Amino acid sequence: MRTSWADAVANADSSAAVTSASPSNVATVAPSPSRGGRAAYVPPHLRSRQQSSESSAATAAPAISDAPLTRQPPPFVAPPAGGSRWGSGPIRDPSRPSARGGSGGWNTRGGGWDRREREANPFAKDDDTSEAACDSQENSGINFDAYEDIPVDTSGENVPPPVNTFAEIDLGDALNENIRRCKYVKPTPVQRHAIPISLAGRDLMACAQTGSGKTAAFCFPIISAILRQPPGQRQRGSRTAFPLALILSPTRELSVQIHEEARKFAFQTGVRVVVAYGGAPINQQLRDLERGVDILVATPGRLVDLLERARVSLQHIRYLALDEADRMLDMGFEPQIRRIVEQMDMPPRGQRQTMLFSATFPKEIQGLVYGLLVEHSIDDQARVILNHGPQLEGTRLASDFLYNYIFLAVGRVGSSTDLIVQRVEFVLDSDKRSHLMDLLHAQRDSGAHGKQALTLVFVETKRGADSLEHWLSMNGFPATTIHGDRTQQEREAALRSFKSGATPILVATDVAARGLDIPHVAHVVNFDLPNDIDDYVHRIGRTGRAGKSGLATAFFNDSNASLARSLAELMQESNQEVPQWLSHYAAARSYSSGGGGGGRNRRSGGARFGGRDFRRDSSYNRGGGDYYNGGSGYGGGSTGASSAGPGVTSAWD
Ligand SMILES: Nc1ncnc2c1ncn2[C@@H]1O[C@H](COP(=O)(O)OP(=O)(O)OP(=O)(O)O)[C@@H](O)[C@H]1O
Repeated sequence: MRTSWADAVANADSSAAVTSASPSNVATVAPSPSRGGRAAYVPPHLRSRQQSSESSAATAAPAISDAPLTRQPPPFVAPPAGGSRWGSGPIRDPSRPSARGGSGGWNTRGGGWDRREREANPFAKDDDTSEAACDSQENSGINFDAYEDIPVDTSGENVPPPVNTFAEIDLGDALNENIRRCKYVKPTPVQRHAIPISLAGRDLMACAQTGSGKTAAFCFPIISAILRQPPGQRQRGSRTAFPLALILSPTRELSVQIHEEARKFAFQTGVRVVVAYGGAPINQQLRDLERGVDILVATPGRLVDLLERARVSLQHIRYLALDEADRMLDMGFEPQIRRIVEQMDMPPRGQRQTMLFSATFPKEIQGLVYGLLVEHSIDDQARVILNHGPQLEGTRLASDFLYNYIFLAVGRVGSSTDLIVQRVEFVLDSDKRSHLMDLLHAQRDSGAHGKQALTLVFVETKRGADSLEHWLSMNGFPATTIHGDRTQQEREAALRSFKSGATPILVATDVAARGLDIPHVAHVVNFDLPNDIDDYVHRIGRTGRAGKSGLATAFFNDSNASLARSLAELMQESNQEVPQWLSHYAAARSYSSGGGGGGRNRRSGGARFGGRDFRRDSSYNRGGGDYYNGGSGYGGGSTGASSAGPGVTSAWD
């Protein structure tokens, strides 16, 4: 019988032992030669000496790629009897430096936890609140096999093979225990592929559908790699923090969420995770940084501020992850990202490991800009020669940040998950409010005990959000808003109130479109459709997550005509019913744009899966062999979607 990872979640407790690696399976921390061409790594305990003695850095701790992976499945280990639900106290991994220190999870890692500090239990909140609420719904509407049939495409040199279970990957006992606490029994498809790639030390550009577990896919290898390094001494007296890993995300709320997740994954490992984001008091963040940091999760604006104040140095960054990478590299953020990655003190590509993740990856962002002459060589891949005028200089290129990377696509790039039922209704602007009201009434009537299911309503403007929220509240539907004009405190309070169900309707601008993992969002309403199909994909992805089903309704009218074709195509490929009137709009659009599908929302032009790694394009590989044909891909068409976007929207951080 085939089971999916979502299926397995329900049986997490009974299968817990599968994820527990025995001591014999734990990675040996054996320094081995560092990756070719990469600068010597400075272990944390030598960092303070680095300035005075560069040569001392030569005794390199293993990079991710250097640490051996054991591949035998661990023997069955009975779950601990009695004790707390989450197991029994700190997990000691004999191979881990933290355990060698004899202090359980509290070690003397350079950035890590101090013995005198108590690490708050990041799972406590789950026990108190959401779990009880979840349990009743956990098994309803789950499409167990949803992720099993998704085609996976990889390209690049020597792609490490995927794994089927967490037990096959040697992440270490402490991390495995946290995976069990999270009730993750089976890796999701993106995790199956991305984790071994990252553990092998390779740079990665990964695209996988919304809600499919990308956060863990980049967090697990980072934590595991840090755990393989020897402990360091805190740099006493230094007010500058030297994180080993940096995770950048485009919004404050998403950074907070990644921090919360990463803290769970790193619980009692000694790896310390700190978050820094705008809108919140910087002093608390400075104090947190001063206590030490291994993994820094940040929004770009606040990070630049910290770098300018010399309170953070990127000198020791070995692992860089960009979540929502296409958004991070589009016109709004790109200058800040370039500054952080290329113009500060971060080691260059090739000397750090870089991972880019998103559910959408327009080719422009991947690296191919139409009209450019792109040249490729194995040693210095993705070198772009700008020969079409100064207006193209500074073009954003994901591949600028990557070294000999592997491209991974789970499902077609930019596709939405079939778990979301998508409806499009023709609604004039003047009728939108009453139409929304009808939907909410119907939803309330059919909901359990007349309760309102969590509904996320996307609108175009901040003012529109406030006004709709006011109108809904006046009409008996408790609502709140999240947008860029609200204070950070208000934004966080709104999110909490929505999650708890106190205000089961959240009216939002695009600030809530990406990444947020809010359990039990039953319905996403695109009251105003976005201009860009990729934004639509992210917005509807707030429902139908982690194997659960969801509903997305869009109000469409003439003003959305430019989206018609891409929307119809997206719906078709996610096996949705496309209304005939929408097909007509789409056809008219194709006709008026000369059959090409029109503008920046033009999609693939045929094959559902294929041609997704821009390096495979003939213009990229012109005149040379196809270096990137090693994958198990679905050859064919190309993904023409573009979300370069109109620039900065004020909703973003
Ligand atoms: N292996 C797993 N087993 C069960 N649940 C998982 C697993 N991995 C992740 N999840 C859960 O799936 C949900 C979605 O994960 P996550 O937020 O990382 O998705 P994502 O792919 O980053 O989505 P988005 O593209 O919207 O950012 C989370 O609640 C997470 O805890």
